[in-house]
Amino acid sequence: MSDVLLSATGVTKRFTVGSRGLLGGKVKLTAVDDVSLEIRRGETLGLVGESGCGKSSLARCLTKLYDIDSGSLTFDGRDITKTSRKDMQPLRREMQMIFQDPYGSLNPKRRVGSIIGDALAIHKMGDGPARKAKVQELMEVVGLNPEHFNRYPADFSGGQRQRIGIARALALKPKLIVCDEPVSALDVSIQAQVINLLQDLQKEFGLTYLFISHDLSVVQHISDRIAVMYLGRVIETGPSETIFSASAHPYTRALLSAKPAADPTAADRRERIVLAGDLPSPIAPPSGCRFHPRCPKAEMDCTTIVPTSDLLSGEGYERHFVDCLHPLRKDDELASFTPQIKDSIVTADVVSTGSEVGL
Ligand SMILES: Nc1ncnc2c1ncn2[C@@H]1O[C@H](COP(=O)(O)OP(=O)(O)OP(=O)(O)O)[C@@H](O)[C@H]1O
Repeated sequence: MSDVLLSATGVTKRFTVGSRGLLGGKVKLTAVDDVSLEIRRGETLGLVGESGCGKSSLARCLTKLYDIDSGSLTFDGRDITKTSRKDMQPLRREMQMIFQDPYGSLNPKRRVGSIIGDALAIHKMGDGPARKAKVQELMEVVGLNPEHFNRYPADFSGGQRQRIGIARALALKPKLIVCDEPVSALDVSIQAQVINLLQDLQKEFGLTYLFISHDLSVVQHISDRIAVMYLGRVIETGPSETIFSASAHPYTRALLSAKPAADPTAADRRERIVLAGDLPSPIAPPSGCRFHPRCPKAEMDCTTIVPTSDLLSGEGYERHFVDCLHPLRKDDELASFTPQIKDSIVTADVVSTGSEVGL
């Protein structure tokens, strides 16, 4: 059995977002552009990037909630690229999602027991009493009182509702759980409890996570490896430690500089890097490297050449890849570079214009 659970090669997803008049044809937006990645059994792959860069769309492509326009997907050794919705049904059990909004993703009119037990009923697993027992067992596993299975979502706090979402995802013993901003809507004090629960469940059930979050501290804490997205593309991947200590893509470096330092008074206080301009539209992305109009290291070749993944270091799952024609070395200071293409980078302390990398 291969230790790769999910593998994506050249995955692309376009949305039609309008038309250019009667004869002008359709306007397409490329939300996911030629993405290749692997998720190993039992690991947590963190997926980070600015809002709108395509994280959720990619997650939905990987789990076949969206049909992809091109590329290929394998899951647990099976090619699922062209698997129809109907044939995906048995596989759905093995790929579950936990969403950001523990309020919106639970039907307020249904009792918690039936919300958690839904999947068991759909997949015709066990009879009524067996399902109830299973639901109560799941509630216990995620730290909910099993006697509360007749209550409604409104009777639970935000953290408890996210536990309901986790119990629902666990019901069918999935292999992969995509966690799409699972703690972003929760109070900080509750976030750590839910993250700890996810980690405990991972150990207990051998789960594999794709963990999407804009909170880099959370991602650093939970991820074995990290993939960074920019405008539909994965532009850097590597072990969590490497990405946080020696990221090579100027975008990743800027993104990480926005993460609050653990100790803001420490001598190594990180310089906050502010990128000029907003995320360009995925309808008409910049030529060459998509990051070049905002990049402090961009040179003329970056405006025409689309960078491909280069291996910088490591072996096997420790490999560190970057899609950049002029990657940074560990000790390079981003702000010391003079922008080659246009004034596109400033430090937070010096200038007040420009947008901080908005996650
Ligand atoms: N169903 C859709 N139809 C049209 N455009 C879409 C659709 N879903 C996403 N998009 C567009 O695709 C791009 C990527 O969106 P996506 O939601 O995947 O990004 P994201 O990184 O998950 O953002 P966020 O962190 O804000 O959730 C955006 O420009 C978005 O507007």
